[in-house]
Amino acid sequence: MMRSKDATKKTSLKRKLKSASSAPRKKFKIESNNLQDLPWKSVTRPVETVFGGDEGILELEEVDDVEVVYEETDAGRVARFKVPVDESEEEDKQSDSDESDDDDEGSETAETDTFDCLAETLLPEWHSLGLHPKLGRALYSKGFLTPTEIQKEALPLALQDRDIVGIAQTGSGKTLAYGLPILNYLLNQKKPSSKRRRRLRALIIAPTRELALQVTEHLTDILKASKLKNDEAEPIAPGNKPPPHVSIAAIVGGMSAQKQKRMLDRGVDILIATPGRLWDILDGDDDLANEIKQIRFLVLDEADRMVETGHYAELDNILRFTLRQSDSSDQIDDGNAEENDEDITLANQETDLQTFVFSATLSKDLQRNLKKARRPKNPKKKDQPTSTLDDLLLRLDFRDPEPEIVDLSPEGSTVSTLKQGRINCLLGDKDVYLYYFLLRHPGRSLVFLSAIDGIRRLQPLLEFLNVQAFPLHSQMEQRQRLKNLDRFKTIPNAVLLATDVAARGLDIPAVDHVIHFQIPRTADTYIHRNGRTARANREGFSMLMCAPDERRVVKALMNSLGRDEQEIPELDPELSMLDKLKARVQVAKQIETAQHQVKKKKHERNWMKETAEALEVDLDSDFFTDEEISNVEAQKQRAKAAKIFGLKAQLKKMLAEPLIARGVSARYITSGTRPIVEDLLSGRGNTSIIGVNNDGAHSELKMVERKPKQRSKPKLTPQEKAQEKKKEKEKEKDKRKRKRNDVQSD
Ligand SMILES: Nc1ncnc2c1ncn2[C@@H]1O[C@H](COP(=O)(O)OP(=O)(O)OP(=O)(O)O)[C@@H](O)[C@H]1O
Repeated sequence: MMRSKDATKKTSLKRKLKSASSAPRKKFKIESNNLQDLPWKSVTRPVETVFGGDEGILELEEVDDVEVVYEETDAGRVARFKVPVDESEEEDKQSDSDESDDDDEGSETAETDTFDCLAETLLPEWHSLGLHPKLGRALYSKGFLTPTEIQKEALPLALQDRDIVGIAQTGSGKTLAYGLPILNYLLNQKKPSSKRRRRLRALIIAPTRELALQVTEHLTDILKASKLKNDEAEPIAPGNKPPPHVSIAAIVGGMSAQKQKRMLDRGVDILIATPGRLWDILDGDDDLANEIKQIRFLVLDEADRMVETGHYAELDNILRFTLRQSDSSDQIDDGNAEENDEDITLANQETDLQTFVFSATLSKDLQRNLKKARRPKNPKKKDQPTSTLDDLLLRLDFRDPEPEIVDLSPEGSTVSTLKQGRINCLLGDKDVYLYYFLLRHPGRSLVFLSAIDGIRRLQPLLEFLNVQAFPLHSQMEQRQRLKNLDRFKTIPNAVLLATDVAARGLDIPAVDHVIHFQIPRTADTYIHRNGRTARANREGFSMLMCAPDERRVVKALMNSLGRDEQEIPELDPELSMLDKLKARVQVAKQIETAQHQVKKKKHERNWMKETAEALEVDLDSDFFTDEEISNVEAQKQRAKAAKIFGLKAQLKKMLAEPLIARGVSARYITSGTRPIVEDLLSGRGNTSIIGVNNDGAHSELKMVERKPKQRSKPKLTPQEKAQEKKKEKEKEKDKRKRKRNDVQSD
């Protein structure tokens, strides 16, 4: 019997004739009616055929000695497969319980060999790293044909068991730079038995829930892509599922802690966690604490962000479990140490812990400090860490005396495919400019605000203006946060209004624009916000919206990046267009204010009623009678509703009016200073503003003319001064001579 695995996942069957009698000590059993359960084996094909001539078939498998028998059941005639049982194999399996649930190890090896033959040609750069063949298969199927720069630098070191501090620009593939060595290690270990609970091997700590879930998804995806068989094609009955070779789990806040605890109880290999929830669970779970003491890999992803978001204490507590006993006396006391030491015994004697710290931003000072192999027992003032992050990272107990620092951060911390622009406008005009930008430059736009209130105000405003905008901030329920993130990912022209909770690590495919509606407080945040676009060598655009009061902050921000504020070109919107948009925004704001008042009133009334009921008190009958509600209040409500209705109608009319760029004739499409016929034919024309092209936001930038700086004259030495004087005298002499000659010739 043969089957082929192709891109369309179709299964074709062919009966293969082979003498059953040739098999020694062979018994037959009715295995199941599930095709997937049969002992399929890979068919090795000559390398030179590669994929040509196979018409899309990537893998071919065969199964020997399987007979199809039919059984009459209540549901009708059902085909079953009669499979031979090799007794010697059975005995071997009995004696080695670890291998017992290895459902397809034999065929996997054969298939792996097939891919391995091709891997050298298909993925030469990955192949030279010597990763597990399954990872080669996964990278190939994901289309990751070569490692990124950080992967090229970090992987060989990581695979030699070195500790690494990796700094590389946003979107450069840092997750796999630390993820592949972990997966490689685990895949090279024996497949765990279903009877024995697996022990935690790798702990990855990430600052935000979304980032932790994204890392989980990324690594799970690689594992899925590494699978040799298409498990989904024919689902295995529940209970029969073999344990995975590598199991990954995430524990983050905002989701059921009970469920996460149950998951941990079952045992996982790789745990990806946010510090807050991990510490909550660890606090009452000695088993997990003991497992963390024995881990093989510790990863801090976006370490600097963890300090910023106030997770310092939790992270510090968690990291204490990874310290070696002998190092405990070296710890820098922060005052919290005493209370924590009671519950934490520093018992980790394992010396093979490998530590990876990754971020797009880590200061040079910190990198230098990390290089110091051992901290002094009583650090002198000058040796003491200067920031919370320094402090935290210096507490890490690197087993490597010289952790390798791989710093690939670009000059000025700017990704080369990122274009930057700015809009200088009044604070009160930011809404209009934002609306203009979103209409003028369609695409997926991530708008950053520093305060949640701003998001609550902007979101309905944009919705009234027919712009699809989703909020994302820390006061939202986790489920809603993920839902909004998903919607933003799937809608190509959507807007995500986010606080800096989304600034780090989130890998959202094809974000076209990052807009700093409010200026970031630090240069690192600016870099990380920008890093949500222009990822993995794609083009991206970032725009600073700068009010007069914010100029100083922007200047300081740019200075700390070693750049001049004036280097960032300004966007050049058409003023007449802005006037039209301003009128729309004003009406939308009026609707928003009126609706907000109605909601507030309703909320207050409900709150008073509920409170009165809870306290079993009658509301003052003069103040709140049904009659009053039905008369005065109802009248007010009706008036408000009518006002909102009127405003909505007005806005609808305004939104229906086409926006036409200056110099364009919508009636005569081939005339005017900007004929639009070509845009219409090419499909490049903007659908919201007639007469402009969708050429990308950078096409609208204008360079601000910069006056060259006046250079002060360098000071001259007395000798130089004398020489200068001499030269001037000679020049004068020459001049006079020429004059005399001119007069004579006249
Ligand atoms: N070798 C590769 N070839 C092509 N794409 C890759 C490769 N490695 C990773 N990627 C893809 O690049 C994108 C960015 O990767 P990742 O999220 O790991 O970046 P990052 O450096 O961690 O970014 P950030 O600093 O913002 O967290 C992902 O979509 C990932 O799938």
